[in-house]
Amino acid sequence: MAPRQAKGPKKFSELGCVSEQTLAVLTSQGFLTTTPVQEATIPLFCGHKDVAVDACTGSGKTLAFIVPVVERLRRLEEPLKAQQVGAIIISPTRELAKQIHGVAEPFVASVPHLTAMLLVGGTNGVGCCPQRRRHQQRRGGRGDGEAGAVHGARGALLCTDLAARGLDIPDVHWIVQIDPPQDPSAFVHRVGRTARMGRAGSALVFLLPGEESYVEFLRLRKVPLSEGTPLPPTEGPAVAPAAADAADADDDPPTTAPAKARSSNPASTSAAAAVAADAAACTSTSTPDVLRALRSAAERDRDVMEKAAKAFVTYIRGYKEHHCKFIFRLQDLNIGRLASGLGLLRLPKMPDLKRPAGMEHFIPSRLDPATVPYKDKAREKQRQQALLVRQQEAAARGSAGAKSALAERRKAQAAIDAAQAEARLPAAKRRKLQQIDEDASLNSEYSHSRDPSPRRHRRRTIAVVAQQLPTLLFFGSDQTRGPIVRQGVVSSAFILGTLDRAEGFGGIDTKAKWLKL
Ligand SMILES: Nc1ncnc2c1ncn2[C@@H]1O[C@H](COP(=O)(O)OP(=O)(O)OP(=O)(O)O)[C@@H](O)[C@H]1O
Repeated sequence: MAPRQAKGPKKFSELGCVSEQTLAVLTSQGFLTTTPVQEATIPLFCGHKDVAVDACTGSGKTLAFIVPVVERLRRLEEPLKAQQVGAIIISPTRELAKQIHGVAEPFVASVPHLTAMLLVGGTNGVGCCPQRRRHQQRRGGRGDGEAGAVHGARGALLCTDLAARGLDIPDVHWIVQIDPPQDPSAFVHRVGRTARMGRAGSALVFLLPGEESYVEFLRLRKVPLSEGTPLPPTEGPAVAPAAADAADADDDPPTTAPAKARSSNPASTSAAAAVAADAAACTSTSTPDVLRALRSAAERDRDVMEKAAKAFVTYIRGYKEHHCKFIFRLQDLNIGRLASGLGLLRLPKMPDLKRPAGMEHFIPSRLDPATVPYKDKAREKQRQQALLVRQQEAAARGSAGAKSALAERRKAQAAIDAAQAEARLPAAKRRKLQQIDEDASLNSEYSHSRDPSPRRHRRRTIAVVAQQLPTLLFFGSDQTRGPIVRQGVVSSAFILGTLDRAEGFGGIDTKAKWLKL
């Protein structure tokens, strides 16, 4: 692997195998000296050796293979024929393929008759292949989409493990992992989106009570974490956020494990000091407001209601499929709080949830979910028509079917009547009824927030971290990538809703001001 450099970094021109044309492109891109991995591998690749590279995140592996690929194609004795493919670069995600394509393009363009094509398919199948120049299918490129979202002075990007590997987003200061990844090896890759190319960066992971042994698990895998103490010790979280400062990739032996992740107390950094200072001033009173708003949004729009249910289901499935099942045990997860945190009206029926824990924390909505309309009128009309067709089909299938359809209609009508009756009440009385209902739910849900419990502190902490730090990547549960968590910047409401894994950090206690939307 890449040897440590005694005499400082070598220039690309000193490698002896990089052409003037490639050197010109490197110079135009500001790449003058090699990184250790480039110095070690480019001459081997250029010398037609097979090389397998295992190096730190952010250590410059992309150029380590692009430069020799281009050099070898440049030196072909006979130019490629039309349609002939010179090289194929395969990447695990389309986002990474786009990025590699963007890096490769100027180098490929410096070779006569050669072009780089980006091929993407499905959600994950991707390829980037330099081939003889012809009609191009080029799409996208570096700097668009999610990367563009964090170019500003402040920004937060909510992402899944699609962004965990390979993506090189400039100047990410903090990685906040709302959930530990399903696959523990992704932990290192997520953290590796910061502290790139010798820069400093920090990472924070939130664990629920009962998940503490994950810290020891990672330590055994040579990923040392330290328990953060951003809050005064007497009130500190039982399971404080584990944090690691990542810095100076080149100082460490190249490895996929974050040998660069040093055990450090985040309170000693200036950001963490600010966290500690602000934590005391930060109140958590907005959490019930957020939950109320989420529940109310789900009651008014079927689309929101369905998204919340889908997020819940995928979250449970994801949790169940965690690779470290002995640490992340579904039977210990507080399902009631999770359901409340996502604003669900009812708990979806799932075979995995035979005896869900914490159901005292979830009070179902009084509204019948069947009556919740889509806000989009055309969609609602379509739904009503489909309902009608189903009822007619049931009726045609016989009296048994007709009876159940009738029962269904009656039930739906009763719910509509109840809702209409409530609507006819004087507005003040109606509001009062709703208030009583919601308060009962929220009081039960968040009664703990009145005492200085660990959860409350963690909630405060993440809020303050979010407010203090310029650029963040939030990694949510991989499985929650469905409708609510998406690649890219999302609305604050959805961030709040999604992050509200109530047991652990119950709603980020912040307004949208820290988000660059
Ligand atoms: N020789 C160099 N000089 C200066 N910057 C460089 C050099 N090589 C690469 N970089 C920059 O370093 C950053 C990280 O490079 P790259 O994305 O190739 O890292 P990586 O090792 O592939 O990371 P990961 O393991 O996360 O995929 C990029 O912004 C890239 O432009």
